[in-house]
This record gives sequence, C-alpha cells and structure tokens, in this order.
Amino acid sequence: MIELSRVHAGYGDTGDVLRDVSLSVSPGELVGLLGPNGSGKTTLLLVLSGVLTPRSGTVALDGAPLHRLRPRERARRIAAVPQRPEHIPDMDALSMVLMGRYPHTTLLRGYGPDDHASALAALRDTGCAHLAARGARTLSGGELQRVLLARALAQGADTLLLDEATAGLDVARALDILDLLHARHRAGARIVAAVHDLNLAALYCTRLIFLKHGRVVKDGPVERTFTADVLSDVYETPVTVHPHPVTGAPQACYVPGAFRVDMRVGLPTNPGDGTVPGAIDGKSSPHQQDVSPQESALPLSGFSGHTHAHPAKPPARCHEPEISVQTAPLPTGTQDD
Ligand SMILES: Nc1ncnc2c1ncn2[C@@H]1O[C@H](COP(=O)(O)OP(=O)(O)OP(=O)(O)O)[C@@H](O)[C@H]1O
Repeated sequence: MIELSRVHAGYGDTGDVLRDVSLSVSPGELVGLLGPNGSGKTTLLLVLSGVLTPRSGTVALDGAPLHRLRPRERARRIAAVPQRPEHIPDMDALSMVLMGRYPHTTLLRGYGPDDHASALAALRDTGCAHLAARGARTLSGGELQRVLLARALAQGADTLLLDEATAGLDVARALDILDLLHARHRAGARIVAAVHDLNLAALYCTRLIFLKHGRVVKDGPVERTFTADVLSDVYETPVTVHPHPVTGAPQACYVPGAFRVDMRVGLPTNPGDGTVPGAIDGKSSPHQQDVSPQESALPLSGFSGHTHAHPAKPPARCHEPEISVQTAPLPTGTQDD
C-alpha cells in the first residue's frame, strides 16, 4: 500500500500546490489522475515517487516512510515516466532502456544477461523492438514516449507512475500501451496515471481521482465518479456522459462553444448555416429544434442512474449505434469494482 496522509506540497517559497491530500493506492489498482491544467497531477506523482518531499503530512510505502528508503531501493519499487524528460541521453534506445535496470546492478556486477533480456522484453512489449539501435535523440515524440515507458517497465517495479504517458501517441498506439498497462495491473502492479483523455481513463482505469486547485475533489470507481456532474464541475465546461456502445463504460461528449451558449440559457442563438463547429447536415444545435429550455439545463447526461427527469438528446455528433452490440468482456475498469 502506498499512502499519503494530509499532504501539503509545493515548490520553493510559493504557496502550496497540493493541499491536504490523503489517499492510498493498493497493489493491483489502475488509478487515473484527472483534473484541469495546473491542478497538481504532476506534483502528486512527484510526491508519490519520493522526488518531492511534502512540506507537511506523510507518504508511506507498505507502512514505512518513503523518504527513509534508499534511492536504489526506492527505484526497485517505484518507476516513473515523466511528462517531459529533462534530458535525453546521447545513446541508443536499448541502452536508454537498460538504464532502467541500474537499481538492480551492484558495484561488482554491472548489467548482466538478465538485464539485457528485461530491456529487450520491455522494448518488445511497447512495440519498440525495431527502435533498439536508434539514437534516442532521433526518435519522434511518440517513439520516445514509448521508449521511456519501456525503461520504466524494465525497472521491474511494482508501482508505476505515469505522467501523460499516452498523450503523444496515435490512437492505436495509445490503446496498445493501455492494454499493456491493463495486463500489468491485472498481474498485480499498482499504476497511477495522470491522464487528460477522459474517455481512455474511463475505459481502462479501475478508479479515478479528480484534482482541482491541489485538492482531491472526487475519488472512487469509474461508475461513481465519471458522471456529467463531476466532469462539468471539475473542468468547468459542459460535458455529457453516455455509455460506450461496445463496453458500456461511461464516455464523455464535449460541446463546442456556440452550443454551450444554447445549453446554458436554453435559447437558440446559432445561425444553423454551417458556421457553428459541430453542427452537421446544415443544422444548428440540436437544442434549437429538439430540446426545451428545461431539458437543456446543465449538466446533461445519457448515462444510467442520472437524476434528470428529462435527459436531453446527445449532441449531434453522438449518434446511437445502428446495430446492437453485446457488452464484451473488455477492460472497462468498471468491471473490477
Ligand atoms: N518547479 C515548479 N516551480 C514552481 N511552480 C511549479 C513548478 N512545477 C509546477 N508548478 C506549479 O504548480 C502547479 C501545479 O502544477 P502541476 O504540473 O502539478 O499541474 P498538472 O495538473 O500536472 O498540470 P498539467 O495538466 O498542465 O500538466 C501549477 O500552478 C504550476 O505552475
């Protein structure tokens, strides 16, 4: 168990970035850390990794204060993928991934065959085997991101802290990486991932923690936390939530600015001449024609269990599927809890 209790943390002589944060993460959890820019996600990951010492409060790993662990021991237990690598070494990708094995070496024994095997396996798992001999500095943004993840996986730690690890990846590569992380968490790894892609978080995570202004404002399983109310409040923009047509997991739909005006005041203001982002078939907001002012009150939700008496129709781009699809046993995150 990794446990934060009443943590306040920040940088230099500025005010607290994290305020009174208490949470614990058990082995086998895949936790999505969500919240607006600047809400403190990276700072929380730095505290969890032991890189940033809290100003007050405690951080413990399996009951022992994290700061008491020697760096090498800490690195055997906790691996992190940063949002922006500070420095990209002038070496090939395999050597860079091998660096993840450093905590397992000793003064007498450098990297051995096991370390090379682990590094190669991590490159393979992240779809980067073909990049092994490439200079790390020549990699594309998405390639480098996957190599950094490979380095963290090669570390063999039971706790993985990921800061926007899939942000620069195309959708197929992002799904591959999340499938891999899902398999690792099912095998017992504890994973905390800062994520901006809400829908991927809802598809894969077992639990979501929402931060706002450095405080935890919501923490719980996806089905209880990923709601239109929570998302609209946390991000201060209208978000509607609908079931994923294949997995049934809640998914968010976002609303372009001109439509947001309609949704707030319940009055049609759009010209419907194709100039409104998101308007299709020459139509304006669906609210202009289909939804009464009462129904257009925020937040909207198509997700089951919501309390609105008259759930509004989803935005124009959120079509109902034409064929019915059985809920498949895919990793939704909602099935684990
Ligand atoms: N080294 C630093 N020195 C001073 N302030 C910092 C430092 N790093 C971050 N901050 C500030 O701390 C606050 C939280 O930043 P943090 O990076 O934790 O947010 P975040 O939720 O990860 O944001 P984003 O989604 O934009 O990555 C921000 O106001 C940021 O400007």
